[in-house]
Amino acid sequence: MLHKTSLDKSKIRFLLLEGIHPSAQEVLRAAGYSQIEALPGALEGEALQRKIADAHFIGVRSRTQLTAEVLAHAHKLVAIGCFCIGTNQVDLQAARERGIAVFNAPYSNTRSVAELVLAEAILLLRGVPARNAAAHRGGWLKSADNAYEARGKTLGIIGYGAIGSQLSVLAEALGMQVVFHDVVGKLPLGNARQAAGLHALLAQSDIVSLHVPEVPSTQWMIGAAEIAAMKPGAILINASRGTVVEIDALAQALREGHLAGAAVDVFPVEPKSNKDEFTSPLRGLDNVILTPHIGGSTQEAQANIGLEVAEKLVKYSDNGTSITSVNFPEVALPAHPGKHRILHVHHNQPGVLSAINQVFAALHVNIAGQYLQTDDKLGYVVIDLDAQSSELALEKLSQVAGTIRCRVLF
Ligand SMILES: NC(=O)c1ccc[n+]([C@@H]2O[C@H](COP(=O)([O-])OP(=O)(O)OC[C@H]3O[C@@H](n4cnc5c(N)ncnc54)[C@H](O)[C@@H]3O)[C@@H](O)[C@H]2O)c1
Ligand SMILES: O=C(O)[C@H](O)COP(=O)(O)O
Repeated sequence: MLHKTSLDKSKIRFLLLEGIHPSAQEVLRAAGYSQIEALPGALEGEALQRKIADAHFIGVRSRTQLTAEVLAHAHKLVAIGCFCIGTNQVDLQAARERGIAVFNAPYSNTRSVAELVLAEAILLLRGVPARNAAAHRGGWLKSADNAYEARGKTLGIIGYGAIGSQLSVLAEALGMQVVFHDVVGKLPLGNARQAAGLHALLAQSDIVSLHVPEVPSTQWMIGAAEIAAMKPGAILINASRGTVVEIDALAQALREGHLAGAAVDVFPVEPKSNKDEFTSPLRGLDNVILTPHIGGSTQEAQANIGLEVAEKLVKYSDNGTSITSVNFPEVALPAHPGKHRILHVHHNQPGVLSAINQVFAALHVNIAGQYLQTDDKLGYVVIDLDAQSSELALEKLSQVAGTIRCRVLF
């Protein structure tokens, strides 16, 4: 795709879906972007295809599915902002192949999730959800049966990343013992201990909390066998992704009384909007806290995410910097005062770089700066040059075999 000249900011269109916090719009407007359409919900099907065809940047949260099929309609799209942690809703490979960089907010909502999970652990240990439900129906379950302090209990954390490790610190402050399981060796915080493996963690934990991403190795990682390996009367908390736990197996273990309770924030299938009905085999179980995927939904987290991701999009749009992109070679770029900047995204195949350099040699262009980053399949080269040469250079570069996308900034 070739833009003959740097696109005027007033023509660059941002589409923000799923009620992204207004802080994102403030950042975009302060940077000079005015064409911003913000919608409260997710889009899908033809409506999404139609809208994305017109957007240069799109912002989504966890609900909007940006599949290869949808991205095939995104002819103008330069970058995607996931205003959340998870990027599993985007086909990252398809985006790469189209030269579309994807950014997210890896830390901004982690504290919110850790706090919610800790609160749920305490409520479930005390049997509050069932007592609360009974009270709403006129019951009065005053008793110490199945009610325990958090102090001294073992919390098993699966996935000791940004959320899992924060939860670990908070839980230890309550006097809990923490064990964790991760596929990567992690530095234990405080007195936390790395378990010998998943089943070793399951066998010793009073509460098991999941904090893994949605990747092939985590799909249905907690099924009937893993639940059976948990201590009788244990508690399961899932605020990671709905595909991590086999929900029917969990419902059965709760009904049979093997597990004392559960808190679930994420589901294999989630309603598309707040107007749609939530269906789940867990509905109606009084010892289960069901929340509508709100682990990261606090004012603090959403405002910070809005700032963080919008700033990344602005930087990529204004200057080409791709640092922290989750699917793109990362290049940190200085300002380019007085120069034009060409951004060339290409397949990393033999001959591309020499062809690019030949273009400049043939045009006798003086290169003021050149930056390059490649991975196994993708290359991102940035060239700063004098204004009078940029249009012709852009045209020639766009014809180099292997070019995916080429644009100019000035
Ligand atoms: N409920 C919500 O609203 C909400 C909010 C934020 C994040 N999340 C989910 O929580 C996930 C975790 O967030 P994070 O910030 O802690 O991510 P992170 O990347 O910092 O940590 C994830 C950890 O899981 C580990 N891991 C990966 N595969 C594993 C496996 N098969 N077994 C054991 N460990 C494995 C990784 O090595 C890493 O340490 C996100 O990917 C997202 O899906 C949900
Ligand atoms: O990946 C995340 O950060 C969480 O799942 C939150 O998603 P949300 O922005 O849709 O609440």
